[in-house]
Amino acid sequence: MLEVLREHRAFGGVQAFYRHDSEKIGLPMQFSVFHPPGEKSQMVPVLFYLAGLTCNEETFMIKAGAQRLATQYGIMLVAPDTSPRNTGVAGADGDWQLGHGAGFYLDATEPPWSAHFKMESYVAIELRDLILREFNADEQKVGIFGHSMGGHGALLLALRHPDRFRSVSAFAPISSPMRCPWGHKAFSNYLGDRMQAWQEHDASELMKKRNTPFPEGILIDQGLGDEFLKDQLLPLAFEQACLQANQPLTLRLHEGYDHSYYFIASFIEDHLAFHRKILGG
Ligand SMILES: N[C@@H](CCC(=O)N[C@@H](CS)C(=O)NCC(=O)O)C(=O)O
Repeated sequence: MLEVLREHRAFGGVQAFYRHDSEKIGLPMQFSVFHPPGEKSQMVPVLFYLAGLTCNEETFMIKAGAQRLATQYGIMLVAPDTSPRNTGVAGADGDWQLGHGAGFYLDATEPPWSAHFKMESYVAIELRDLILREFNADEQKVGIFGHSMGGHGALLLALRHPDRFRSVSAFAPISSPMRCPWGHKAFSNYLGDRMQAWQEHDASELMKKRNTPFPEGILIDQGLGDEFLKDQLLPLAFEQACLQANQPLTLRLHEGYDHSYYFIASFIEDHLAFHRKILGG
């Protein structure tokens, strides 16, 4: 059952927050939806946004300034939480890079994480299906984007489920998690030490094995003043993989912009326009 937590009228549409009992996670999960006014009269495209470390289902809706544009472009926006919460797993609290708030959009295979940390199946299957069932969203017009850990999530889920997401873009994504400290910590805890499992959850490694998976292109924005750019994000690894896979990529590097939502808000319109163009109205 879908519980409505809050609804706010915004830009002619409704900003809503929901809770439900997730089958995949085995615990209650919360997510947010911006319903554009156009949804009342026709099926609309839907865009899933995956947030980064320390964020939750509310961060994007508060900080990105996306609702006015979503009304203008007639797109529904959905933002899940970044991990299961209140799992009782030892070590899940107290480290912002692991556990609560740091689910990395994968299905953990290693105990104790494997009991609840199933964010890949949660987002790509359960939540996507729930949104299509409950709301006036068009199954043929589903896109995904995200920031940082959520940028990794967007690229990962799009590459692993190309039948479920037609368009993909990212802000400052962790582009090759198996090659950076954040990814090392997450993968060793959630996936164990098998190199093959790491490769199967690394967007750059996955891309190398594909042939033009998204022929209409991928958009990535990256700030050159981003404090995490050098050690954690590695966009050039993804660019190289796209070259190898014949994948059109627009990688825009922006002088002076950092990792924050001020950067995201500055370029959010281009992302909505990018997805709207691929998905159609
Ligand atoms: N807590 C970390 C920063 C974490 C961080 O920058 N998180 C990004 C995603 S990786 C974010 O979106 N934070 C929420 C915000 O800026 O509102 C620190 O203090 O260095």
